[in-house]
Amino acid sequence: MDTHITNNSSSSSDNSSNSNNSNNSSSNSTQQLPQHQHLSPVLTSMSSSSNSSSSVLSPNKIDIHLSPFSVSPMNSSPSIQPKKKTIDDFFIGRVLGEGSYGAVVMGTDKDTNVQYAIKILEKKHIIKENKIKYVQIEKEIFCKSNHPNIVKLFFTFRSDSCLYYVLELCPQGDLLHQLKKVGAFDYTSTQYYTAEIISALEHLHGLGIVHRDLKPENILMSADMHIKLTDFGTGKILDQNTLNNNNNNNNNSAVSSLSNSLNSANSTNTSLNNLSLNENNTTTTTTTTSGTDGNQISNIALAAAAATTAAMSSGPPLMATTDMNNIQNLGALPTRANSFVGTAEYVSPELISNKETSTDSDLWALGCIIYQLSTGRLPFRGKTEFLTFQKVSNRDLVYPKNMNPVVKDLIEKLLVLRPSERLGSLSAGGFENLKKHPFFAGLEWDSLSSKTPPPIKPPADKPAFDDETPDLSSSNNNNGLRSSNNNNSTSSSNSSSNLSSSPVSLNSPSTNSQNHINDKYSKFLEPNESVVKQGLVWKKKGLSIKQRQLILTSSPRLIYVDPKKVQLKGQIPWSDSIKPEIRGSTNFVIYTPKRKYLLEDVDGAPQKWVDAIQSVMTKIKI
Ligand SMILES: Nc1ncnc2c1ncn2[C@@H]1O[C@H](COP(=O)(O)OP(=O)(O)OP(=O)(O)O)[C@@H](O)[C@H]1O
Repeated sequence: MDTHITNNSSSSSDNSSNSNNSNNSSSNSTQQLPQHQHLSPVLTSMSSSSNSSSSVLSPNKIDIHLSPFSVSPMNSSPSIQPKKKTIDDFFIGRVLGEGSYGAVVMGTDKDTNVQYAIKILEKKHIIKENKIKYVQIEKEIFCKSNHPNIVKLFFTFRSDSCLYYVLELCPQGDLLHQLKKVGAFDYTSTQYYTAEIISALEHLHGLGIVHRDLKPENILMSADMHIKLTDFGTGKILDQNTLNNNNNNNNNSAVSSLSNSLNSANSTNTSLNNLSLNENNTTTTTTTTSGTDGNQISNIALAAAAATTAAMSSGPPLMATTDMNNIQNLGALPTRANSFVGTAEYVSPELISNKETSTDSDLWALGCIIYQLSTGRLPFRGKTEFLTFQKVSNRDLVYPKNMNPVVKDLIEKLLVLRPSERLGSLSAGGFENLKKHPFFAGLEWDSLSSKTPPPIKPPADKPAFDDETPDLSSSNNNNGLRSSNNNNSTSSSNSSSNLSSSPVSLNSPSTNSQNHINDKYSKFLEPNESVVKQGLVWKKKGLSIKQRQLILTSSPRLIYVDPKKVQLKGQIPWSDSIKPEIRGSTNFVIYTPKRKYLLEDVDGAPQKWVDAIQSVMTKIKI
């Protein structure tokens, strides 16, 4: 990477406000929050000074030019510049959540007592993770959009070490949190919240914006329980050429309306270069997507699925014939790695097969969400990302026996493999057609945001799946759902996870069958060495993916073996500073002083690896 950052503390309070949103306030509460309550040390240090000179940014990395917004609130005279905000203008309250690049905290404006959510992005993290584009796009989309169901951005400013986004506060958590409370939504709540999501999507698509990571975790809830779409870091703003192409291909009035809206959006947003982060050269070196790690898709699993899909496209269903071991023979990944964004369970089939997304991909994710709200389950979910992609590509989904036929019909019309045939697609009549679906009968689209939403209730008739296994799960491990499901799995197919559930023993051969090494691997053990944990993983490095038997031994050693050739391939060097970390529902990372090892647990239980490694470390210390 050959990029540069300029730390200019004299301009550290460059500041902006979104003129679109400047007259809105998120809350009228006058409560003042205690400063630094519940803040982690890093946050406390960030928020205590907006001009911290202790920047850890390495110079000569990235040029960050922050020129002020041309602030033009609707009712302010151009000659009177509003006072520039800094973090010191807010009382900092509790932490609302943590994202990949920093935290989101509650902040109360000291002048107005209005409460906000302040997203604090650590510059060094953004640079280290190559996510400058992410920050840029997120801000641009926040600024372009102006809709009651989309989180509003009120101000941005920076200190030497952080960027700050002052956002509309959504104190009721996210849609997944609401879903967990009831298990599944009844018809009325599904109808209402689906309509609000559609309303937000229609606005975004009208501006030529594709969200690309639509999922309940990115749909926040306002104090009065309206939805607020957020997390635009993986969004895409379509260029005029793309829209013109669409225009040529679709002689459809909806297309020209989209194109016109984009023109007007572009012309009214000429002053949006307030946060210009110039990236000279960013090479994708990781195997994850341009979005957040963990919950986001692994490029390699995606590539494997794409290759398998292509190979099988004219043959029988993937699941029936794919040999997982062959995936290790895949060569390079598709070149446009950065276009892989989203979350495995909501990813559209066209992303898997062509690495392409469009506004129609959001409609696929919408279908997944409607399924999830009405049944409490994800429509496509495998034990690993690869298996999830296979289910998506095969459109392999089951409905509960008592599924409402109208809801099912809508889902069926959204989860269509061919993007242009999805209900709501520009070439299928656009949003007007989608809104006319019988599922929405009786709904008053125009007064959605001015009305009180219906109370969220579970359906009178519980969704009846054949297997009776409850699954409120989501891709987001942080919500605790997926991990608890994995850990408590009653599925017989997840036997290896169950085997490793008991604590490991270091020095004596364990009676736990997990610790009895398969005969074919015993030759790799040293005398008196026993197995603490073993299992199949995908080992990811650069552009390659290899299936390996990972074996944690009592020495301790972490060795990996080619399971087909039964050859020792290497070991992850053990030291006091080895650090395992979960990265989403199936992935984990092992940090060593010299490099990090990206791994995916084939059984979908990465936590068990982390626990096993940590327990060995603890025993050694004792
Ligand atoms: N406007 C908001 N109001 C209330 N809570 C918020 C708001 N925005 C974000 N949060 C909370 O903070 C968490 C982190 O949000 P953030 O946008 O930084 O990251 P993310 O979406 O989880 O991940 P990433 O930045 O990696 O995409 C969210 O999960 C949510 O719980």
